[in-house]
Amino acid sequence: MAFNLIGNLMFSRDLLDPDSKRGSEFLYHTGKVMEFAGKPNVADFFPLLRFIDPQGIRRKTQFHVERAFEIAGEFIKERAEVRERERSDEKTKDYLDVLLGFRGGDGVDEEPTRFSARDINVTVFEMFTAGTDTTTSTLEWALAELLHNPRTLTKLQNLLRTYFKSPNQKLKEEDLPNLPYLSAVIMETLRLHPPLPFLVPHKAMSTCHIFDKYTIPKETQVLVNVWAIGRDPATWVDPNMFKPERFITDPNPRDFKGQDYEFLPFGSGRRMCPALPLASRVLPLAIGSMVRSFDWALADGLKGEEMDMGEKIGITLKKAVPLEAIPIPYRGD
Ligand code: HEM
Repeated sequence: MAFNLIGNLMFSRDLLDPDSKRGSEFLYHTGKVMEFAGKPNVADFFPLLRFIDPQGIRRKTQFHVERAFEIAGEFIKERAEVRERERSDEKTKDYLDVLLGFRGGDGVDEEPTRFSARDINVTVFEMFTAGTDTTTSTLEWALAELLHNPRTLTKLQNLLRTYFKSPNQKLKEEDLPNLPYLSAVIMETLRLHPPLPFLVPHKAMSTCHIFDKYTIPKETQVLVNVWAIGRDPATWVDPNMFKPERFITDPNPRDFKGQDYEFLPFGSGRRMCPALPLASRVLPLAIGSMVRSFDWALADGLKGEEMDMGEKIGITLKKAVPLEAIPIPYRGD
């Protein structure tokens, strides 16, 4: 779902379509890049080893990046040709059209500049790698937490099923402000399971001092442990429990927009996730639709409360034992 969502945002097409061999190859290679990016690399600790690349991580990553670039390059070239043929500069439809149609410079003193093919390719690739695993792992954790906490699941299902007058009515973006508990479920999921538990590595541009207590020298690589911040008992009551209510009943509920430093699943500041507005709509729409239209059971008759909720660290924080849930269509009372 996440991959097709980004495919539509970028290229206006379902890349995971049985007719699109290139789409599934692209998914495979971007997935491999994410896999290698999450592997511990001794060369990060001993920079002298970078050149030797003892585990072959750089070489393998480069291989998959180049294959993914080749495929994305074909999509981009095809679109550029269509635009050229149809002279469709004004018809801005999707992200790729915006990138292809971009003209920098002021057009008076400066020559108009365009993004190079490589720049567009890198941007496209980054959107897919940054947006796929983060979204799927959050959806997996949200459903797992709901199954693990059946009373919360029932509460959410009852709210959603009574909200709509007709079962044919679809959950839409404009419904979300009327369903704060649904958004609270997503927030609580991101508090406990931020998909990027250390954000992405940052580097101090200059030496800085924090609370006169710590000095971060220039060029230091900084990892922010938002996983631990989200479970800090000094901030959160019952920090390890899944309680979406805290985002409703708390007189000053924290938000994930980057201003509340106790809750930073999307980061903060100028490098924070640019897709927060997208993710904060897509995640509740997906989970809301799934739990409204289906009841859920676990494979092998396992009870939700007995589910293994262990985590596995990689570039994203995944469930150690992948969730195997069986949807049972809900036909009304
Ligand atoms: C559950 C959903 C998501 C979460 C929790 C999330 C979280 C994050 C975080 C923590 C960062 C790094 C911020 C920092 O270090 O300060 C980031 C960066 C980024 N995210 Fe997301 N993300 C999500 C979904 C998406 C989606 C769907 C897309 C694309 C469609 C996306 C595109 C990006 C990009 C391009 C960056 C890099 C920005 C930069 O380097 O300046 N993210 N995201």
